[in-house]
Amino acid sequence: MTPAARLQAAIDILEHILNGAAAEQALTTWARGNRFAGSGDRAAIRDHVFDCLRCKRSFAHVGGAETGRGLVLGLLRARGMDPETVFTGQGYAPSPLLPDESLPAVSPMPDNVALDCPDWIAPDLQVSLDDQFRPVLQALQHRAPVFLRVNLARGTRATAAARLAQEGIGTRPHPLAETALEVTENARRVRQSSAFMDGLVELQDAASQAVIQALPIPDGADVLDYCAGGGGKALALAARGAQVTAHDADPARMKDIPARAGRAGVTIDMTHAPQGRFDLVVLDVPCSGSGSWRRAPAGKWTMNRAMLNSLLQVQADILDKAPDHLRPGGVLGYMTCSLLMSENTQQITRFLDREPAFRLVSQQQFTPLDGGDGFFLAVLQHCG
Ligand SMILES: C[S@@+](CC[C@H](N)C(=O)[O-])C[C@H]1O[C@@H](n2cnc3c(N)ncnc32)[C@H](O)[C@@H]1O
Repeated sequence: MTPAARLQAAIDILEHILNGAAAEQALTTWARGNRFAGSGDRAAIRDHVFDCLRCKRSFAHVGGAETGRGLVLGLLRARGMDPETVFTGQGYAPSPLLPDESLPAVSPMPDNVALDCPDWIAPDLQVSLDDQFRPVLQALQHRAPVFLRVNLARGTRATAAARLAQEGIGTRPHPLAETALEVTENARRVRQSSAFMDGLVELQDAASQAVIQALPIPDGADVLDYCAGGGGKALALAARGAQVTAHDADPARMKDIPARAGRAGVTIDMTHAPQGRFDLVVLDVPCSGSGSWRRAPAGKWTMNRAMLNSLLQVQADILDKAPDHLRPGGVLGYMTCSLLMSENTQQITRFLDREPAFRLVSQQQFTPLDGGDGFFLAVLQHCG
């Protein structure tokens, strides 16, 4: 496909997303209906679509409309490209610009538009991030780096980097976690690499790795991963030597755990109803995802106040159930990929008010300015 044809494909996919389709589903549907597109085409189209979603408000402003065409027009203008060279109508290129599309926006761009921040959540983010509000929102307008977690049960960070280098995949150690490698070259080859297929590395954000590294895990500790989902945290916990039991309110979300654990050479039990008491209960609760808007930008635009309020209730309910699964003196690790105080420190303050038998050991907020996703961790100990 030509570069212009890829942009037309992005326009079509963005239209579906703007009409309510989930981003991944819209990309998959397009790929199934256009089997001539090679993997390079699909990857480039995906990048265009996600670039436009990350910067939806500002691109729509610059492109003159919140439509697939408007967003791609905004993308080109934001990159300093002349849209006339793409919107030619030749071959599979987008049709030529209409007169009202040819004129760049002249109205001033309000602050939240320039930062691609939804208005309803901006005050919450301002209070939560304080003087980091602007740089964090600006960081969220860009692609996230690709990070790998080295499975220390299989090898060291240096051996993993050397193995990946043999397959043309460049990496460098990342300071957020001692297991973290940032991919600097040929990220798209990772899933086909022998280092990945042999379980020496897993794809995992660096801040996700950092929060697992920060948890106190005595040798052979019994750990319940209460919101295990696809098992990213469960695998990292098992690699640290924990005996991990995975649970999720939606067990179907755990379907990939056995294969991932097999590849990593670890065992993870799965349960619908956790029995007994654990040394550590990890609560990687459902959240706004505001810390991972670089990776999942559609969430930035679909979240609303009512959804956030209902998530706050789910988080409080999960926190309240967790002590039932903890042995006396055990530890709770509460975590979110959120930047909002309401989901983070405020949840912990309220939990401690309700549960005086717990004390706060530590809490830590990561933002994309640290390199990885925005993440929050609170470590709480039961006072026995
Ligand atoms: C942030 S995701 C977990 C991601 C996962 N830990 C990982 O590292 O890949 C949150 C998970 O919580 C689950 N969940 C939602 N409500 C829950 C509840 N009340 N109890 C337990 N799990 C719940 C969701 O199904 C979802 O899989």
